[in-house]
Amino acid sequence: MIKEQISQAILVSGESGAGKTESTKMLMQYLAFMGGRNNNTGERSVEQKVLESNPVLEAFGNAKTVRNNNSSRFGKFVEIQFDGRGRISGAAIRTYLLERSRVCQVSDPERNYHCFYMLCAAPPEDVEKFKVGNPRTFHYLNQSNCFELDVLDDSKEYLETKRAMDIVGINQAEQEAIFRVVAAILHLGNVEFVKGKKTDGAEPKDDKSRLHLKTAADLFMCDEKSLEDSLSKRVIVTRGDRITKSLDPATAAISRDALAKIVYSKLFDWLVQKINISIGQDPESKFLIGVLDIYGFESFKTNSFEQFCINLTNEKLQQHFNQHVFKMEQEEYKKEQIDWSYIEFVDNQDILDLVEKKPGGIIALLDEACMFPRSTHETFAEKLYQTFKDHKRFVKPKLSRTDFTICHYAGDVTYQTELFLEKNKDLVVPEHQALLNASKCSFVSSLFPPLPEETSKSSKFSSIATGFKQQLQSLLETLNATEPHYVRCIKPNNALKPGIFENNNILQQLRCGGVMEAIRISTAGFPSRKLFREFINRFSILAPEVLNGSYNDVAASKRILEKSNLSGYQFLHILHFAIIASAMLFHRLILWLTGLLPLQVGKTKVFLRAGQMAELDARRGAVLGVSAIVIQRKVRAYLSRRHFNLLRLSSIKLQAFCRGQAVRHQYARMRRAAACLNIQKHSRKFLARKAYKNLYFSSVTIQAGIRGMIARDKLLLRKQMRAVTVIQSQCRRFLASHHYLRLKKAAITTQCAWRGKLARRELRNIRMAAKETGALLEANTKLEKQVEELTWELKKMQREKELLMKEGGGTKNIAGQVPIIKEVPVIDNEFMVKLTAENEQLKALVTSLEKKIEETNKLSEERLKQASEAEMKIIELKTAMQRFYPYFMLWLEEKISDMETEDKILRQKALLSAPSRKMSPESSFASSTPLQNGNHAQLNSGPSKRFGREDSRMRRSKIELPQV
Ligand SMILES: Nc1ncnc2c1ncn2[C@@H]1O[C@H](COP(=O)(O)OP(=O)(O)OP(=O)(O)O)[C@@H](O)[C@H]1O
Repeated sequence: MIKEQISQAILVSGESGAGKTESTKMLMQYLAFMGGRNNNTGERSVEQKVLESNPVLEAFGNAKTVRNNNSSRFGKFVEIQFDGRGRISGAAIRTYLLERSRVCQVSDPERNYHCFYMLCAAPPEDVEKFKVGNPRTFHYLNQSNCFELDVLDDSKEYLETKRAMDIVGINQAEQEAIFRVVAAILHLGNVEFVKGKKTDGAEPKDDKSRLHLKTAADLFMCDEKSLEDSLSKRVIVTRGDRITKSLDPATAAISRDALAKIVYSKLFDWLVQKINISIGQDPESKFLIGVLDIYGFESFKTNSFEQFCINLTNEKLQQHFNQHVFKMEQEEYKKEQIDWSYIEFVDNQDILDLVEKKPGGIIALLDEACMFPRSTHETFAEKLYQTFKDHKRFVKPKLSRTDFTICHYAGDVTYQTELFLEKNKDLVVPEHQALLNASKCSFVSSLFPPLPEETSKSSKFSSIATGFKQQLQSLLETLNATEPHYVRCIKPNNALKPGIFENNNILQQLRCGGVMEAIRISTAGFPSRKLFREFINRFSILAPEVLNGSYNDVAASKRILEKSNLSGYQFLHILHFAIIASAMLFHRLILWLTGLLPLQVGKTKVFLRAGQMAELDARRGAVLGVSAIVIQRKVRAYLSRRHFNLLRLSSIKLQAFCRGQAVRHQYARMRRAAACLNIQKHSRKFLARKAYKNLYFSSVTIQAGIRGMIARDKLLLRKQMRAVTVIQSQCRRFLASHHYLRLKKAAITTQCAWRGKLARRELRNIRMAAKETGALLEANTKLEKQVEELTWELKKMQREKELLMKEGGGTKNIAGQVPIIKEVPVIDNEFMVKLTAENEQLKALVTSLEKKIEETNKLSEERLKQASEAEMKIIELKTAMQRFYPYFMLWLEEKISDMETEDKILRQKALLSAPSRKMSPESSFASSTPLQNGNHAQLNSGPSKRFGREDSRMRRSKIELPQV
């Protein structure tokens, strides 16, 4: 197909049981394999669907016959569509002439269609649902005694069919409806009619029949009464009137069978249509390969309308074969002006004319007979006898009045005309149509869609034979558009057993199938031909010189043939001249010899005998083989060289890479070793440095510690020495001071005692004088008052002096200046004036003392300020001390401890200085009496001066004390 760019057809023929269907399946599998596409979608491909539709078609279209346990009772043309690249793009199944009569009529030992038995063997729930049971109880099945098949398990097949239905897209509801229809047909067959008691019309025979009628109506989902009426009555429409006519029981039974047949036929057509929809057709397809599996030639004891149609099909196919193999061949020989002798063959055109000529053919007469209501098969047979009495292909059997014999190409077949008229009528009874159209089951009503108005009104008859003839015509048109290939299936024996080869039977089949004729023609004719150009293109390889331009097409073709040395080609030339020489004398001899002529060169083509093309192809193949060997050798050498070079290059690259890799590894190892050394070196250096640093810092720390300790010891010693000195000085000072105070106390006590004695003596003298004079008394009183005041002032001054002495040593000098109040006896005014003057002096002294006190206060404030500044400095030092490193801290701590030590010393000094200050007023008194003790002055000036210096430090320490 791809090479020639032309659609192909494979016509599989042979008698029933020869293996057509099996061969078709194998062909389909092959085509599916070759043209199938990779299907990764998980969806089933077209070819898979085609293959998987077989079980459905076989269940409803196959039945057991005498010749075949699984005989296809319909013709099938599977059209596989291909796209431009030769991939399957779609498919369609066309069926031809299902054997309807089998639904109602089965002869022993055949069976009805498989689906009926499958349904009876279905799982119990389905059997109950569809109200079926033992097949022996159904009239349509029990006409034959064959119910089961050894090779077929009906219950398994039922499930298998349902699975196949699923695959081809028949859903559960549709499946149920299909099996309901099948069951209804079975029940319908069990409805028997008898003559009615009240009317002449037919009515169900008994309750059993009624029950089946009801069950059938239930399964069809239609009204029971309507069903009964549709079977037993007919409505005749006259001009404006509708007359209901009751049918007699026999006609009612025929009506029943007609209903069963039409329902089954419609069901089968629906299945085919559904499968086609599921498979999907490709309107854009470029090529097709059709596989025709059609019933073979049939000749039984009793041959009816079906055999007539089947044999017509075979005649048509034989004619197609003849046309291709003989007629067209010989026409071409003529056109090409080659030497040939006419090949005799049995042309069946006259048989086809006999059957299908219009008007006047058997089918035309049959249709005519069917259209006349009064026609019977006898009248029809009579008409045939009259019309074809002189036809060489038509024979009237001597012993029969209604049969006729047709001399088919495959043999004579005698047909019984009894049921011809009835079977040819493709009339859907309007009552049946109306009944089932009104069914509540949508599936059933869809099988009988409402007819167009005109069709339903007119009782125009439709002929099955004519319809079939048209179908065949259409099929042949399709086949004519393709390149045909014929497959003849031969049945080895009638026993349906392996290993048995019945020679006569096989010979008969070969004759019937036209195989013998075909072989004869093949040997006599030139089955292979090619245009010069194609021939040269194909076979120039056998004589390459023809391509050098010096040969024309004919010469080139002849040269190729010469060189190819085909058997007898040389002989052809000699013979050719011999024939011409012997002219036409020995025609038969020439025919025979021509038959031996190996090949012919025509005007545009080269004609070859059977097998010669194969021989040429074999030679070409041999040359191509040799060339291929040379090419292969060269190519292999080239490939080997390339492979070797590639290997060499690869190995060099590999070696280089490996070496590089090894060196890289070595280099990496070296780098690692160097890095190790480096790391070791650095780590050792680091460790050594760390150890050295540790040692260094430790020694520095120890040194610092030792040095600090020595320094501290020295400092401590120095401090101790200083403290010792201070203590010694203080002790000495204390002892001197103590001695001085005791002396001073003793002197004062002595002075007071003396002065008291003197004053009392004076007082006594004054009192004595006062007594002498009154004036003196008054003066005496005044003087007493003055004495008291002076005493009071003296006490006051003493207190102030004490206070001043407490405040500062500077007052000592002042104290020294204070005059000693002497108890002066009040003698006169001069003395008073003198006292007053002294008083004034004392007042001035007090004023100057107050000034000094103020100055002292100011000084003390300044020192307080200095002390607070020192305190601030200490705080700052402490803060800084916290920041600096520990060694500095240590230094600071040392400093602080030093200061603390100093502070302690100062405090001690301060404590020691306190009695000296207390002693100051007394010292002033002592100074006021410089004459009594020279040591006093020394004591007063030495330590007190030093302590004056120490005093500020001491005070500072007192302020600092709470801070430390
Ligand atoms: N190639 C084969 N190898 C083995 N058995 C085969 C082969 N072909 C056919 N058969 C057997 O023959 C039987 C009939 O074959 P098949 O149904 O293909 O015949 P058929 O020519 O299609 O008959 P019919 O015209 O009645 O349908 C098959 O059921 C099978 O048992």
